[in-house]
Amino acid sequence: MRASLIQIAVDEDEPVDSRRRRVAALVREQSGADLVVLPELWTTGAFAFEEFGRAAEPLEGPTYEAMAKAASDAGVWLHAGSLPERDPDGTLYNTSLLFSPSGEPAAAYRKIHRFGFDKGEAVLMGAGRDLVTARLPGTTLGLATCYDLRFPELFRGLVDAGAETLVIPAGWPERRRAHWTLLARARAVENQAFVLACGTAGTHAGVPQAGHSIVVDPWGEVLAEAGPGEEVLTVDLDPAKVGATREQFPALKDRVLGLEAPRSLR
Ligand SMILES: NC(=O)CCC(=O)C(=O)O
Repeated sequence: MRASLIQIAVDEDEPVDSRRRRVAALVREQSGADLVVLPELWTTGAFAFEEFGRAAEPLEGPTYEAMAKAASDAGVWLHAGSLPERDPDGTLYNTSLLFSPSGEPAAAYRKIHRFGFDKGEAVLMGAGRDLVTARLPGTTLGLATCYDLRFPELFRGLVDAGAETLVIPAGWPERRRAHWTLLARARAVENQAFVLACGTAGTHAGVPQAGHSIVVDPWGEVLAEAGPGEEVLTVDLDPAKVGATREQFPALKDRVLGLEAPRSLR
């Protein structure tokens, strides 16, 4: 399986429409890949909080249309990263989209853990509630977004639902790049799964982005890592490695569920 992660530079001097056209062209250039992955909130930038409301779209808005067409033109599975979605009830969500090679919608995932504590995304957007997996030829994807990477229980839930390849679009800042690399490898090792983590480059809202998109195998080895700038990171994966790793080192079978709380807390 050939995967291409497009690490887009998200700078605020590029209008959203131009970036959308530019990204669609980049996706078309990946014809021959099986799966193409884009980052989180690449129309606005993950830290451009003031833009979320202005740029929010209905699920089947301009980004959906452009990405569905780009997927079918290229003939690839396209994880189109995420966009600020406006639900018909007015709530905003950070929503990821997956398209099949014929441009049909295959999955939509609303980010569960919103970043910002008491500001930014955490107060501007609603929280998703549903785990999302999607079956592709040869592997099952588990979808998560950026800050979700810090919450291992979400990934365990995805693995329990059959995920073998964890796809994580992100807009991760340079300031916490060490966490990004460490957590991507940790999620791969503990879940014995591939991790495809696609970040952004550039600077928006004064926040320099880390870049360094990364692909990790089920043993925790880094198969490929991007640099800091805009880049297409292409890697060939053997999906059978997930089953082989889980069979040869069956740690997932040794999980102990339903542990008791410490006595002092009861
Ligand atoms: N967009 C995000 O979710 C940012 C997450 C982040 O900066 C962090 O977890 O650190």
